Amino acid sequence: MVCEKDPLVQKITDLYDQISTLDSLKPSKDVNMLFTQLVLTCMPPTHIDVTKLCKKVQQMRSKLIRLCGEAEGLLETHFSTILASYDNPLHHLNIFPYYTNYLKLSQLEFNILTKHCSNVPNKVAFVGSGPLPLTSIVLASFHLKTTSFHNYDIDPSAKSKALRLVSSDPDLSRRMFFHTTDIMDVTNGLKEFDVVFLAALVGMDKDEKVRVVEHLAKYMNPGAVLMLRSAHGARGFLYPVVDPWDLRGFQVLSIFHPTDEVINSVIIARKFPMPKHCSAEHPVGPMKLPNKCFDIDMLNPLLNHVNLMEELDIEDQLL
Ligand SMILES: C[S@@+](CC[C@H](N)C(=O)[O-])C[C@H]1O[C@@H](n2cnc3c(N)ncnc32)[C@H](O)[C@@H]1O
Repeated sequence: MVCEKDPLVQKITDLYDQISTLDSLKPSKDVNMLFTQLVLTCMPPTHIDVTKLCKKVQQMRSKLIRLCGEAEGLLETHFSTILASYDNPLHHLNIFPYYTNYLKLSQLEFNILTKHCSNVPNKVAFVGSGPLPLTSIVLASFHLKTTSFHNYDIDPSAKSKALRLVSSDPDLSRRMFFHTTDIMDVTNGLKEFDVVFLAALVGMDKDEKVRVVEHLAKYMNPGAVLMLRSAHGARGFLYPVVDPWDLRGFQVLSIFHPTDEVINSVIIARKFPMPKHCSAEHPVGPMKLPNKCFDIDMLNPLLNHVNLMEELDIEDQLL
């Protein structure tokens, strides 16, 4: 059990105390400084397993994740608004402080996707795209250049802000679509997608995340791929952690835990064909995976900035 006496937890708690008393989480010198310190504190590999926190620290973690999510949304809105003032917003994406992180995360996700899927997806859904849909923009611009992207966000302001960014680009404006809706209200439309990306901030705690995943399992096409973002170690204080056994209805193919400045872990899973003895209402849990030993998967040597990835063997989940 990890409790508040742990030095790392004490440092995170101290930052939480300062962040939670800020008047606003809109970008400012103080907000930027505190969140930079928080990310640098949580980034290094650590012994901490956030599933083994004492109650008090777990409660702090839940609140901290929500504060991080709110700040991320405000940061993206802030820079989306600035970018909208340019004639060609997509030519100035590098003004966003975490643009390089998105380039690396999208490259990582593309590498993982192509490692497990031989065909280029025709239609991709991004759930939780936000006012600055960088993942879709980067994937569509550099990796999946013939794929159409349907971006879903519950926030009514996200669609107009995102459209403003892509409308000046003749290619992306034809391939990127935006929908204002709670993903829980999208049902049969989910069947159209070869790949569904689920943003880290959709489902801010375990129960919410599992509800979203179960909804996707119910309506996604059998054989379609789900790409999720999770967190590992102390990075679990910044984002919700997705456990493989939360992914009922999917075969978990692999999990990658970056050890560099790419914060999110990436999970790829495939909705398996509906076995005879189960139905959409009663999906089957994660199935037995190929038994792989601990497997260091060196990605494309051109990506030497993306450190050695840990491809963890997933415990067989008995139904
Ligand atoms: C801040 S963005 C981060 C995604 C980031 N822009 C990217 O490209 O990876 C996360 C978004 O998820 C959206 N969101 C949260 N819950 C959702 C839900 N149930 N359905 C659709 N969107 C949701 C929020 O409104 C927020 O805009």
